[in-house]
Amino acid sequence: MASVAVVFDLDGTLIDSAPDIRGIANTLLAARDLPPLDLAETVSFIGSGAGVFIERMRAARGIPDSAHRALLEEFIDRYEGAVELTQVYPGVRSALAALTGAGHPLAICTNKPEAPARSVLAHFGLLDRFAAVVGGDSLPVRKPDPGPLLECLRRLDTDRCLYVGDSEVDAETAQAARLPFFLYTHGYRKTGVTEIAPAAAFDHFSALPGLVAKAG
Ligand SMILES: O=C(O)COP(=O)(O)O
Ligand SMILES: [Mg+2]
Repeated sequence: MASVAVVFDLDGTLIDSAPDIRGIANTLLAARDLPPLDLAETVSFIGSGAGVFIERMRAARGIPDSAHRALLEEFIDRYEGAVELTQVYPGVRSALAALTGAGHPLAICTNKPEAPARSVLAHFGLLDRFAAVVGGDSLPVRKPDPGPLLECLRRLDTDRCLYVGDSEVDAETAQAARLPFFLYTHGYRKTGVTEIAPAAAFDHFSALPGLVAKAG
């Protein structure tokens, strides 16, 4: 029997990208003479895609709906190049290598738009590890709709899969797709691990290959 596929969320799971996202947001705000976002605020806006990020930023800075489209376009324009402040979480590279070595097909299911998701993975030399990358704008629906995760399974040609993520949105997505959810606890979640109730939780990527092996 083929090894179970492992599908990963991206922001707050494989990479700590909030400092770069904050950088783009603050460029947009500075151009409008508005005060910058701090890191905690930025993190709290991440997880439901670029459009929701801009909505939350507008609400926090009293920016009218009429500015939404221009802000989102500028945000997306800058997104692909925003990689300099991002870091891969500790142990990710060796965990991905170990999972690949053990025969697990890997994919990405993120609400980040697909182009910046691919560009940041390429920047870190990780893009080739993944047989599929589905972003927040790849399909007409995004997480927590199960569609993007099910699309990863379709592209991997399997029905055996685990989803690894950092947030409530990811847990909801896995549940909607009826797949086990593994939680990385050092990402951008808003609530406690018990509320999220994952099949497994880990605080360092060195633990992941063992957890996946146990799950089959
Ligand atoms: O772009 C976002 O809001 C979140 O991205 P994620 O799904 O990789 O956490
Ligand atoms: Mg995430």
